[in-house]
Amino acid sequence: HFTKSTKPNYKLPPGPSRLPIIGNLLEMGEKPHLSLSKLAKTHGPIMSLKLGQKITVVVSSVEMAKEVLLSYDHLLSNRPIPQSVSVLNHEHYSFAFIPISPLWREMRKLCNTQLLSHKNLDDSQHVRRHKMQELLSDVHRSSQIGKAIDIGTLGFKATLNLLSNTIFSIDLVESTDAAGEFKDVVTHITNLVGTPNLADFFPVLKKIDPQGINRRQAKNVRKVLDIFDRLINQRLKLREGNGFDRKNDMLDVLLTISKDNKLIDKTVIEHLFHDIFVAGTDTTVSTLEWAMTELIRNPQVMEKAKKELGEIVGNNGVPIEESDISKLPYLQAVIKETLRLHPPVPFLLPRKAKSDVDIAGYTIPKDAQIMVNVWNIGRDPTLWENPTLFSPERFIGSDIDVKGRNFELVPFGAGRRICPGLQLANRMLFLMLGSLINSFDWKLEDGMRSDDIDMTEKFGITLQKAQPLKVFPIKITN
Ligand code: HEM
Repeated sequence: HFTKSTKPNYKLPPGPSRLPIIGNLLEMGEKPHLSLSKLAKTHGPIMSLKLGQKITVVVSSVEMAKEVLLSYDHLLSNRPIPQSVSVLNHEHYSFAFIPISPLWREMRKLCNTQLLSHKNLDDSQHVRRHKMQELLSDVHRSSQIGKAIDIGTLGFKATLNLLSNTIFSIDLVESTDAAGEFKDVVTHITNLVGTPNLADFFPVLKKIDPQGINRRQAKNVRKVLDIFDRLINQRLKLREGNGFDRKNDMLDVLLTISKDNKLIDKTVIEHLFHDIFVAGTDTTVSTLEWAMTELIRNPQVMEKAKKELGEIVGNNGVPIEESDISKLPYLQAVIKETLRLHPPVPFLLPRKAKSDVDIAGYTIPKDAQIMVNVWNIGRDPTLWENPTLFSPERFIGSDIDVKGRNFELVPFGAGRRICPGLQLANRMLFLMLGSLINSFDWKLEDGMRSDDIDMTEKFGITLQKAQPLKVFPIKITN
């Protein structure tokens, strides 16, 4: 609940004028990344809006992003919890939404040291190598029968299985159909989190659930938690048996830890997996789809990326290894350039002020929500030459990376809440994108030119390509 400050020099950041009751809700529109970027042109890099009863501060420049994510990170690291997350007790366990607390710290520590560190990921890379071979076989089959591939669907199956093998050493989906079903649940979950919910803007409506969002979300979250519950029970049974072959995957590590860690139990593990899958799939797949789209629209970039792969990995069917990543600066630049123009989480996950915070002569009031418009920063003409041009060359010889140190490029956020899956996301993207372009040429439907590709964006909490990219693979023969 918003409490008015008593400070004498209290001054909210500037912003558009507000209508009674609804405030600036109508100004958000269907593409808030565009409308808020436009508003920032008038009101400046730190502005305030009132969304129903919720004070929202939007920052849109590299300097302001640095203030929020670095200088005042310690006061701005909690998150507003949307109603759509408050189902089945998820709000008490969700790694992505709970406030900074002993449980959050424990999960963060586990991710950094036991689950998602470079060392853990190096140890589990064999499972991902195996999955990539399957991805290539799938594509090969389509190329033999001249079938177009929907990159989003293909990427979703691959990402789910890359994640599920890293976590539980099994495929979560065997067939593309099953991937489709899981994709639907995950997409429904993110869409509902992204749907403007009147109950978030007017807390009095909480109990009424006016759009039925909670009711629908509870069903989706239930489905996902049930899947993990079954998997965990199976593993617990296996672990009881004699001669159990320890997998040393994330699940085993967590179950072992849960034996003498008071904070980590089976419920926490289920909710953690929920968040890893929801946060990790749509984001990664959307980046893959945009990257492929940009490569197809920019054939000279595609050529260069293929050439680099050919020289370093060889293009006679040799699989790409995660250890090749550092030797492929151009492919790295392609991924950075994709994340600059198409950040999958265009406002990061909103933060919430723990107390009043003064930035640039204005006060962000306690409990206000803060959004960082990384989409706008990625296209800021004062930071980037020809900002709308897809040009990975801009990163060659530059030391800008996506790890939260360079505030002009923070698609994974920064500070305490920076995406814990960053390393894994990068590895998965490299493997998928590199493998797809190193083993195949890609062409559009007959008669379609690359300029015809529909680049419309669809805004949820993630920014997706509205029209799926469908392309034909052609096996490269040497
Ligand atoms: C290209 C892919 C991805 C992008 C762009 C992305 C982006 C983000 C962003 C912007 C945040 C919020 C950061 C902040 O508040 O400063 C975040 C949080 C998070 N991400 Fe990712 N992510 C990606 C992939 C992944 C993957 C693969 C995983 C899991 C393995 C993952 C798990 C999480 C979790 C659990 C959080 C919440 C952390 C917290 O609140 O403490 N993400 N991600």
